Amino acid sequence: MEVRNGEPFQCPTGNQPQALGERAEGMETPIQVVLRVRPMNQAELRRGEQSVLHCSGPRTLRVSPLGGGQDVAFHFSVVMDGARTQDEVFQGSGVQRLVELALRGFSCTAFTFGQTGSGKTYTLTGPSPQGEGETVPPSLTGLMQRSFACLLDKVQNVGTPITLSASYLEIYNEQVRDLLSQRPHHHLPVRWNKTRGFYVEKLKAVKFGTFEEVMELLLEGLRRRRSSAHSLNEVSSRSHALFTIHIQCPVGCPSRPKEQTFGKLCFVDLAGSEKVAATCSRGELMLEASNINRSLLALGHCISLLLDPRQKKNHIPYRDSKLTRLLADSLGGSGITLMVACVSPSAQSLPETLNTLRYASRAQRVTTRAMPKDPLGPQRLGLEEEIQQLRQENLMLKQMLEQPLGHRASRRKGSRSGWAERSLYGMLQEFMLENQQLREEKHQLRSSRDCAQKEKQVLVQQLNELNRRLLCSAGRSVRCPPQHFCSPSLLCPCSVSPGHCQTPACHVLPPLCSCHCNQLCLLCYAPCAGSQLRQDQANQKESTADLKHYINRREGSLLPGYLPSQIFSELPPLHVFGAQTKTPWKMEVSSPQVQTQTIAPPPGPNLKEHPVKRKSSEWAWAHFLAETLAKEETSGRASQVMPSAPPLPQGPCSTPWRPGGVPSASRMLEEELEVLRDQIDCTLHLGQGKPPSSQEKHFGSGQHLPPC
Ligand SMILES: Nc1ncnc2c1ncn2[C@@H]1O[C@H](COP(=O)(O)OP(=O)(O)OP(=O)(O)O)[C@@H](O)[C@H]1O
Repeated sequence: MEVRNGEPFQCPTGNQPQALGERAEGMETPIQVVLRVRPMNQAELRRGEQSVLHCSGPRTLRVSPLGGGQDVAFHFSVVMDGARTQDEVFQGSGVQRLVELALRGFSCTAFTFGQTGSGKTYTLTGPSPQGEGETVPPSLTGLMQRSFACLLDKVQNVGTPITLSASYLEIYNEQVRDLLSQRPHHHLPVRWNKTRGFYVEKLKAVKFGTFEEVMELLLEGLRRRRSSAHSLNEVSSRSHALFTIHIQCPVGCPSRPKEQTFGKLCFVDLAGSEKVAATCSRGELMLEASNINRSLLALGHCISLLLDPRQKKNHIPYRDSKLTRLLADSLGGSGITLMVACVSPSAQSLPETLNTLRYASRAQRVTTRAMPKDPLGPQRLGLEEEIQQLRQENLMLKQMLEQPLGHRASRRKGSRSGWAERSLYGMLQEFMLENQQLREEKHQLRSSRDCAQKEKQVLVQQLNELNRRLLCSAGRSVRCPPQHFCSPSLLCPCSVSPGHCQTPACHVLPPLCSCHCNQLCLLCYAPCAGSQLRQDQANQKESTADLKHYINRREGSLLPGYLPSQIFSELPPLHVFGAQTKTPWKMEVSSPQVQTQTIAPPPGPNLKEHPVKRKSSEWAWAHFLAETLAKEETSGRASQVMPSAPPLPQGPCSTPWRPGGVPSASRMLEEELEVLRDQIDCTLHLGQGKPPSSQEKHFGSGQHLPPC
């Protein structure tokens, strides 16, 4: 063991301040103070000064008074003499422990203080670079660089992604300036709130992930930091500087797996106290010295008050200076603090050294209540209260909704007090419920409407198909134009009649009245060519009432008890021209007073707009055909018709018609009439709701009819 000044001396290595952060969370933890004595500098050696400080143990410093007398002993957590290297200081100061605690979410601070030129900046960052671009040799790097390396090493080993960011500020002449900002002379305000305590507004925090990145930030700030030369120090810092690393650990970190932590590691390089007379400061230097001393005095005052437990609970004047505001949490809050007191061994500096030693002695009796940093704590508390309130409200609303509707309604109708009891929120809930029910109802109605529309469409198609068959049957001999032959819509002769514009209207029935309905085509309800109605419709002034009237009139003729012959007696015999005729879709009336008439032009999209009317007309047409054919058959006119009629096709109408010889016209006619009767009967059964024949039974509702 080394012997110094006649006493055993053990070099302080490893984490000497074992107490640092090892106490339970929330327990009082004293500030750890490390004393470092720098070696004599060249100037002091030149002056032949003697050292008045002697390290008599790892934790004891003896001060030899000038002019003789008994030594005064000071005890600290660690005492390091001038022979200790930078690495030994790092290893023995307990900074590594601070790094670990910061990673666990604590707010940790290491700051150096002492008189000017005592080695504070040297301890934290090493010697000042000798020239532009020069770097500090690794062996001389200070606590900060070594702590950065240590932190990054630990972060890598943690395994979970940890967010690191750094901020760097200085307090120069009681003004806070951002050393990482492009505008370092811009002053930033110091604010306070319940969540964060004191903080610097708009202070830049730069994220980093590597040692090079954080070193870049440090050097950038050091370059901007204010320093001047005076008689005691060639590179004297004129401001207090705070370099803070913010450590954000997500949930799942090994140290605190259940919660997110926000640790902080802050390095504070205080400006040195100085006697203006000793430094020969003038002008700006003197102003700076004055501000430095004032803020250090405020710091000392706070520390003194913090020593008294009763005072500590009352009021600590942190607001006396920017420095004390920003160190409030480190001194008397929930942080963990390490102070490195730097002193010069020179006898000339002894009064200042004694001040520093007393200062440090007091500081190490100050305790903090170490707690992990949780900036969301107060917010979380508020949120928990809010959640509790919402839960209660939710319960109340559920109870209201569970009440029977009638009961609620009666309450609504009840007394005024009952109405007043209902909160606005409750009303809103009820309206929302009703709204939901109405929506559902609307949805159901809409879907049933869609179903009905689809069914209607199918029925219309079926009706069209029946019509087409009927027309095919009625005009077997007529060869449908290919483009219309397979059309699912009604093949009214009007729709295919060429040259209808030049020919008269397609009336096949005599007029029943003098109204507009008589100017409509019986089949398709299109206005007959040349009619007044057609002109009216062209002007889009015709109302649907006319159509209705017409249908009623036509349908009335088919009512039971009304003889069709009463209608048809007025009719001339009908001849349907076949493929042999030059105008295949021309319907000829053999009456002398009624000329051959071409049926009106196709009605277009209006066809589908009146399915019910169309239906009535189909039946009317069916009846008409049936009656006409029956008349022709019975009156023996068939033979008269035959000469102008084409030979009837064999088989279904889709079968191509083959012109050729007619073996027996009367036999064919009979057969054809039989087929027509069957089809008309079939159609009438379907339309009038009569039981279908065996042939029809396989046509289900909603199914398309097979082609004829
Ligand atoms: N332990 C040490 N070993 C060698 N040189 C040192 C040591 N401590 C300080 N020095 C030197 O002493 C001089 C003053 O040190 P430093 O600038 O760190 O003092 P300071 O306390 O920061 O002064 P100020 O308060 O004026 O900024 C520097 O040249 C520095 O290199």
